[in-house]
Amino acid sequence: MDLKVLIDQEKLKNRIKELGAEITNYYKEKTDTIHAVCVLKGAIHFFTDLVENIDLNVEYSFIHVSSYSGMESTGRIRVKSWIDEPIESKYVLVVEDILDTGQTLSYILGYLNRYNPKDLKVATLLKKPSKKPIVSADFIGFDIEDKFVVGYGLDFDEKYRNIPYIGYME
Ligand SMILES: O=P(O)(O)OC[C@H]1O[C@H](OP(=O)(O)OP(=O)(O)O)[C@H](O)[C@@H]1O
Ligand code: HPA
Ligand SMILES: [Mg+2]
Repeated sequence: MDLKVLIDQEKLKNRIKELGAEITNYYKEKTDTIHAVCVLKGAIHFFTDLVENIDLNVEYSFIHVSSYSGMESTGRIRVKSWIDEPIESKYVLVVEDILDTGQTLSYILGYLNRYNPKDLKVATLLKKPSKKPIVSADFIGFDIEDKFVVGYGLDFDEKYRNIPYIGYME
């Protein structure tokens, strides 16, 4: 299958550097330590690049949830693993790769809120505004058009995750 480039490596790198600075600025008067939650599998590349650009102590958690089959959300969020540390009273930053329908993020935020974090924010690399996601993110890398994108962690049925740029299929 042919892939077209939507966001190349250089653009990803530059924007993630800016996002790291925005995130640092937001927290720096409030706390010296945040707790970042990586939403596996898709956010793995974004997470590792983003945390390197945040000038604070960053604790890590990983959650693994999945709901897509091919290019469609099944609407059922399967939780494969969940945070293994308390986040009560912490500054929590959820790190997602993409906000599409918003169902995944809505589910995650609903549950994380029950642990009473001090503050709960979201960074997403990509957002599809035309899909009108049901929840919003606080830090957004790129607004993109409604194309099914792959690469840099994002997959189509587990393929293309290791492509180093964001591409789309034709
Ligand atoms: O806003 P939504 O419509 O819910 O879509 C966004 C979610 O869907 C994808 O996960 P997926 O279920 O494909 O799991 P994966 O991260 O393991 O690929 C993506 O990584 C987001 O987590
Ligand atoms: O456009 C997408 N690409 C890959 N995974 C996704 N999960 C939601 N939307 C997408
Ligand atoms: Mg996926």
